[in-house]
Formats: sequence, structure tokens, C-alpha cells
Amino acid sequence: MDRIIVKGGKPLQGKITVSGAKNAVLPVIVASLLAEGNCRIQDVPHLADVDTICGVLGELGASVNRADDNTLDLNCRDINKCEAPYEYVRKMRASVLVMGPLLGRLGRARISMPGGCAIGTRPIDLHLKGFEAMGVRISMDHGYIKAEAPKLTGARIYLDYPSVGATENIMMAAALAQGTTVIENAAEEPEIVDLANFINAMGGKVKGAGTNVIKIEGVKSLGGTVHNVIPDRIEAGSYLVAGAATGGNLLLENVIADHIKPVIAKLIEAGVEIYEEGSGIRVIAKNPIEAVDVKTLPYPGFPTDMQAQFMALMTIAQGTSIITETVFENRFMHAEELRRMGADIKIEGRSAVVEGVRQLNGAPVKASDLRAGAALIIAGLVAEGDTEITNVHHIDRGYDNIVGKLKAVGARITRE
Ligand SMILES: CC(=O)N[C@H]1[C@@H](OP(=O)(O)OP(=O)(O)OC[C@H]2O[C@@H](n3ccc(=O)[nH]c3=O)[C@H](O)[C@@H]2O)O[C@H](CO)[C@@H](O)[C@@H]1O
Ligand SMILES: C=C(OP(=O)(O)O)C(=O)O
Repeated sequence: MDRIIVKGGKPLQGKITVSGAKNAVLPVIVASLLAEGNCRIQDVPHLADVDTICGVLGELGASVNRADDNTLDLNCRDINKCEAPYEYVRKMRASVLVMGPLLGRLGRARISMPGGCAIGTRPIDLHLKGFEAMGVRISMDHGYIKAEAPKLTGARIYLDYPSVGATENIMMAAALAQGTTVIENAAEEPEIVDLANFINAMGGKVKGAGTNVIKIEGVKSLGGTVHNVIPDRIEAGSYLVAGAATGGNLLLENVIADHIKPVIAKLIEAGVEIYEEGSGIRVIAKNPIEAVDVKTLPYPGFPTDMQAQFMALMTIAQGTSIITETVFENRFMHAEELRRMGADIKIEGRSAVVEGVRQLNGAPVKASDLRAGAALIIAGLVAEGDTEITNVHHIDRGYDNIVGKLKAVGARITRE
């Protein structure tokens, strides 16, 4: 099993180019199932999750080819299966997103029921309620969800919570449904906008993405297109925090500053200097970090996917920080590992009380999920001595070449 070893104490200096966004590329790849022509996706990051979703599309009968290092060519004209098997859904929950496009294209889908994961129970009831409103019959069958839509029709759907996945899944089914679908209380994440742009470039009619009301007029068929994936705002945020924690001077390239406003605002509040430079952002940290409170919320609030990394930063801040997680019910497993490195963190229900300490100490730790892994790397970069991180397959799901990128800006980090 691979391990990442970090020797702390070196400020990060230099330039990092941010890759295409995991949470945008996954639904975009899935949405190519809607098209009868060729889709070319550019700025595709090298991630285990991308390999997994490509595996699912291959199972369905799609042709999937890497045209070059960052470009995927997908042709889904001849898809002939409608099942996302357990072995894929188990690895990556986003596999359930094939349900919407399969209902649109074939009128049926059979998806292994996703279980909970290290950050919460993560039900998909809102996806299913939305499909039912569109005329889909849902039944359970030996651990699989069976969905059948003799006729997929547009509907007015109010989401009890602005779920990213439910908004995407319903939007994709609606793109090929008969009539108009309106999603109210929709998620507003930039990745939703990227998906809507992709569907529209294929000939779809989606309006309002990026607001909480999205209107989708169904069309008879969709064709191929070329699409560039947006930069990964969470990868960018993770490196900004790493730069800040180490007292470094880092320039991040390929960033949309607007997408990470809440992270930038919190870093500035913590005393970090942030400058926009062309299409990049520079982070400079000279002074000690000040403790700030953070509460995760759906976009445009502070992203839950940055909570663990920010907690790592707060462990060495001056003062007490209260970090409140409202999106997932169990996303504090990294706190225990950070404590092993000398952090002072108490969990009280949905909040973590972080008392800043002078110094973290390297220790053997375990990544419980993707962002927990990133948080432990950040903690390792500032700790005294060696930090050895195991379960790094979680990190591979969502960070393109994290060891290489950090090494290039001076980090003492290796993978064994
Ligand atoms: C591949 C991808 O894009 N993943 C992101 C997506 O996950 P994902 O799409 O799974 O996240 P959701 O927005 O759906 O989930 C948010 C909350 O809603 C709950 N919920 C969701 C659906 C549902 O049917 N019922 C229900 O109760 C979830 O359990 C969770 O507590 O958005 C999350 C929230 O920004 C991010 O952390 C993930 O990185
Ligand atoms: C929780 C995340 O992803 P997923 O929804 O794919 O598990 C994440 O990216 O932090």
C-alpha cells in the first residue's frame, strides 16, 4: 500500500497550475451519455475518479479514448446497457449520476445502491423523488435501484435541500424529457453551470444554472461537442491553504477567483495576503495565522470540501477557531488524526473547537477521505519531523499529481 511521507518546515515558494475540476469533469463525462455524436472533453485531470467513471461508461457500451494527456474522446451512440454495477458505485458515489442520462436516452437504469461513506450516510432520495415526479417508476432489487420511464416528462421539482448531485441528475434526465422541467431550490455550484454549458453546447436548452431556479426544456436528441472543464476550485483552495500554513509565497495559475471567494475571504480574515495576478492568485503569508470561525454551506457559502484543509490551518493559528459543518453529518474524522500530530481539537456536535498550538509534530496518520488526506498533507508540511500518511488512494481520487506539484514548489514530500 502506498504512503506519502512529508518532512515539514519548508515554506512553499513558486508556481502551481491547477487542474480541471473533479466535480465538474465527472458529471460532464456522464452527460456525454446523452449525445449521439462525439464529445471531446479537454482539461481532464488525471484522477482515479476519472478512470472509474470512464470504466462505467465503457461497461455501458460507450467508446472512451484518451486523445492526448488531458483530452478525452467519448462516443455514446451505441450504448446498449443500462447498469452501473456495485464494483464502480462502491468506489465512487458519483457513479449514480449515470441514472439521469440513461433514463433520458434509454428510458431505464439499474444502479447499485450507494452506501454511506466516511463523511456521512449520503442518501439519494432527492434524486429519486425528482425522477418520480418525471414519471419514473422506482423499485429496489437485490441492492440495486431499478428505474423505468416508459415516458419521461418534464415536471416542477422542489428540492428539499440544494443537492449538487440531485440537481445534476435531474437536469440530465430533463434534457431529453418531453416538455419543460423546473428545478426549484437547485444547487448553484460552478460545476452545475459547467454541466449546463456542456448540455447546451450539445444542443440542449437549460436556463438559470448558477441560480436556485433552473429551467430545462427537453429536446428530441443531443449531438456531440468540444468542452473545456473549469479549473478545480477545491484543488486551488487546498494549495492556497498550504501556501498560507507554511508561510510561503505561491502563485496559483488557472484559477477562477470568483469560485473561491469564501475561501479567499477567510484567508484574508486570518491575516494572509491574497492578490489576483492575471488568471492566477498569489498567496503570501508572513505573519502568524489568526484564528477565524468557519461554517460550511452550499455554494456560494464556504465549501464543505475545504473544511478539513482549513481545520489543518487553524490548528497552528493564534487563538480559538470554531468550525461548523452543516453539509455532511460526519465530516470530522480528520480531527482525530490531526490530534495525533499534536493539534488541540474538541468535537461538539456539528462543531469543532480548534485551539491553536505553537507546533505540530510529524506522526503516522491515516487519510479517512479525500479532503482529510489533503488536510494531513498540509499539517505534515508545517509539522516538525516526518508525517507518514496511509490510505492515500483517497487522495488519488481527487488530486492530480499532488506530490509532484508540491515538490516543485519546495515541499519535502515523497511517495513510497
Ligand atoms: C462528485 C461531486 O460533485 N461531489 C460533491 C457533491 O456531492 P453530492 O452531490 O453527493 O452532495 P449533495 O449536495 O447531494 O449532498 C449534500 C447533503 O445533502 C444530502 N442529500 C443529498 C442528496 C439526497 O438525495 N439526499 C440528501 O439527503 C447529503 O447526504 C448531504 O448531507 O457536492 C458535495 C457538497 O458540496 C461535495 O462535498 C462533493 O464533493
Ligand atoms: C466528497 C467529495 O467527493 P465525492 O462526492 O466524490 O465523494 C469531495 O470531493 O470532497
